[in-house]
Amino acid sequence: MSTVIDGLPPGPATPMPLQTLAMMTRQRPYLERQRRRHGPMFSLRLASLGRMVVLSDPALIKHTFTADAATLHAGSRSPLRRILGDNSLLGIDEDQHLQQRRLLLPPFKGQRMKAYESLIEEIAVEEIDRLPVGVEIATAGAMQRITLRAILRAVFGATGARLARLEALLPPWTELGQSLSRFPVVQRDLGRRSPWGRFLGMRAEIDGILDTLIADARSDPELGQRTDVLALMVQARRVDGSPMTAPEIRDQLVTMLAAGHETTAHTLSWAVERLRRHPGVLARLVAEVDAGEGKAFRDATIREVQRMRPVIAFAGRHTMKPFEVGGYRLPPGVLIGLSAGLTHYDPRLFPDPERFDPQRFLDVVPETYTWIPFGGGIRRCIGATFAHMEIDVVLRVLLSRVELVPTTAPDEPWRFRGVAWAPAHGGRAVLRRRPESVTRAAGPDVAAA
Ligand code: HEM
Repeated sequence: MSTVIDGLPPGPATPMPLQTLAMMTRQRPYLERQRRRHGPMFSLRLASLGRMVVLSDPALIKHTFTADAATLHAGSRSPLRRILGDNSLLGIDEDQHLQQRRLLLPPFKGQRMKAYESLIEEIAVEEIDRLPVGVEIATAGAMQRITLRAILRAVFGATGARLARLEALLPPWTELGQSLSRFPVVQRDLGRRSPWGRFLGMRAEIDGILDTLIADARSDPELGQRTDVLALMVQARRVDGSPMTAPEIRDQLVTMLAAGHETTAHTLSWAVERLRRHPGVLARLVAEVDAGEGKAFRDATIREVQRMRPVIAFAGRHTMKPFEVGGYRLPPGVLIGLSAGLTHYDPRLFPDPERFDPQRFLDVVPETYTWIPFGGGIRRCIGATFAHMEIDVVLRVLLSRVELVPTTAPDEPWRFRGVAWAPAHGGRAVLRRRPESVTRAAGPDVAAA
């Protein structure tokens, strides 16, 4: 009979400040070293997060992702709750989480994605056609603008002056929120000039605009025909028949923006960074785009980019009750970090993991508990299908309209940008405009947009 040990698995013996410093400055090699030393489950002690148990084994990951929602929380201890609002999907658990998640799932189902594709294509064409050619640029800015506008139009249903105002307000608001989420002590309203006061003032203005969008949707005679997520939220009903309240809709909208904007943009910048360094993959992708039919290789490439460069390092769960995993009974109050970075680089799961090889995902559905860039279980990213569709459309537009000049430059290092990991130099690229004949041949939709 196997015994269960009460407590935490072993980890580095170095003092907490040194562990914290290592995680801040050289996280990936540090985690790899701990895995080599301690195996796929080890403990860290970190200044802001306390005790953290890192997992990178598919069986342990499955056990944790499928655990009872009352034993492991993902929301209630999250610093994002105060930033995004009391109803935010990222800040709630158990019944409240399930109820909100059920209301939000329908707009993100696979069959709805067609409705968003042409909108995203239009946004991508506009932005990509504006990029300078023949000089080295960071593509990150364009990717951020595309993914922001995509969410504001497809999810918020914003257009015209409201779209423009939200585009101006939301990036500085999320940036300030990211900084404030790390320092709870400054989360005090000391007037309009204080950081928290400024944050609340901006949120009040954002809420004002969202309220007008919600009110307009409620009185829109064409509401039933609309495809934006806000319109679907306005029509959603709980089991008791009651609609979502305006504060709930507002909190979920800003949550989707915070969760879906930079994550998708950074993944696109990583795609540029990877493709320029792998001309064989790039040529095969361009040939597929030019053929104008099929996208199996593009799908595989996106998955391989997300395997090698998962922008969210950990899916987090907090133990609310004792939780047994991997032969240990963890006490309440421990953070479990399910590590995409370590799991995706395990050579037993992905042979030759340092090799960028989309072939490994060609016509293969990734394993639920070995490929985890979107987390898993009942907290798995609600926008995963949307994000994949968006990355796919933007890549198709990019490769059909410009040539991505390959490079022999070293890989861009990883840089943490508030919520997610981005290429340190912004996915630098030299572009050349492609002849119009090719652009047209790549698909009638692209040429028409
Ligand atoms: C490449 C892009 C994206 C990545 C890598 C990503 C990754 C993640 C991850 C790792 C989680 C946590 C899952 C867990 O704890 O198990 C998550 C949750 C979430 N994501 Fe995404 N995400 C992306 C895009 C999006 C988009 C486009 C949206 C919405 C439009 C979105 C909305 C959400 C929401 C609402 C949650 C919370 C789900 C819950 O707690 O039930 N994400 N995402």
